[in-house]
Amino acid sequence: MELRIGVIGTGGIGRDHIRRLTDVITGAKVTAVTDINKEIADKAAKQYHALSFPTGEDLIESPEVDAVLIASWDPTHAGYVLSCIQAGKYVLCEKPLATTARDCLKIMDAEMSYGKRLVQVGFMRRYDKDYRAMKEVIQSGRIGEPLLVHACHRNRTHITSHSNDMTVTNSGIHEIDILRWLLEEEYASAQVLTGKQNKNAAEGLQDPQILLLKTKNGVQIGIEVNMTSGYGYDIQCEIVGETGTVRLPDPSALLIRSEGKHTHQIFTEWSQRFVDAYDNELQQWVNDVKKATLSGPSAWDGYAACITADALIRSRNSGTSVPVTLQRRPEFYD
Ligand SMILES: NC(=O)c1ccc[n+]([C@@H]2O[C@H](COP(=O)([O-])OP(=O)(O)OC[C@H]3O[C@@H](n4cnc5c(N)ncnc54)[C@H](O)[C@@H]3O)[C@@H](O)[C@H]2O)c1
Ligand SMILES: O[C@H]1[C@H](O)[C@@H](O)[C@H](O)[C@@H](O)[C@H]1O
Repeated sequence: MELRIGVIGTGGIGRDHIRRLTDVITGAKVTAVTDINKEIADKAAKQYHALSFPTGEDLIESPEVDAVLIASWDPTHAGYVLSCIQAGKYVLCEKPLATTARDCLKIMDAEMSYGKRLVQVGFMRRYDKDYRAMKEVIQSGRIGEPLLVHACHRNRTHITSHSNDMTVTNSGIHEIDILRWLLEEEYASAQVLTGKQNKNAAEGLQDPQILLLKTKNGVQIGIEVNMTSGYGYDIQCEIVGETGTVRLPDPSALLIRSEGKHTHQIFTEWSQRFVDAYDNELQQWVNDVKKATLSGPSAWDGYAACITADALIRSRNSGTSVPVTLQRRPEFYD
């Protein structure tokens, strides 16, 4: 039986996920969509033979929907996730899980009261083959204990609505999650450094920003988050261990020799760079939901990332390093 999925938010990634669920993933179909922009919801509904619902709540409650994928704007996520839990439906929520730690806690409480995991967060890099290979190298001991991380997250051009905080909560949050997952430990402290401003950045956007994190075991992490690289969407990560290093490769691309040059393409958009990771993420989620056991990033992971993001933002406002303090992890999330 095909899993019937309702998609909330038919903007950029919402439409891409609908295409993926329809054309790439097996065992699922999109039966319902909604968006506050009715025109684009109706267009997607028509294209994919789905129902168009006036609100997210109507979609969540519909008997035509077994599971929900949330791809609307960040501040709308928490409310929809809570409605899904109330309806007893599995939900894959795009990152971030919520924009406040209080909402993340509410979600964990609701899920624990329900009694089983229903929530997965869209930290899709965990499904990228190269990050997975890096994790295997770390775990094999080949580079010794990790000591330092150098990472960078460069978008080609800013999105006009991107705020200073979103550099952390919307973009940097991928780095926060993937490094927790690679290193398998939580952060102890956080700091943001800012310096010379890119004159091409959006008005009012402090760009670039350097996020400094230190894990509980003392691993020092420096992440450049740059919303206006001007040349491409470029994600880099290098872990320095006691006896060696491991580095995320550039995505495989054709190597071209011509006109006296040796070149390869750099993607310009996030949607091109992690296409396989999104496919793997959604296929695994559909398989897991059908088996009624989620294995992907949990509400706890969403909470840990949110608390870390909050600490980074406080540090940028205060100019000092601030502690990252998580509640005790409930056994439910072990
Ligand atoms: N995992 C990833 O790599 C990744 C990539 C892109 C976006 N995202 C996340 O996905 C979400 C959407 O991003 P996007 O780039 O597609 O943005 P977008 O602006 O292109 O699309 C968002 C859509 O949500 C709709 N919307 C807003 N509020 C709504 C509400 N209350 N109910 C229903 N629809 C509503 C908007 O009208 C818009 O069509 C964001 O939370 C973003 O962080 C994740
Ligand atoms: O910086 C961007 C990220 O790299 C993408 O993966 C998306 O999450 C997008 O919303 C962010 O603005």
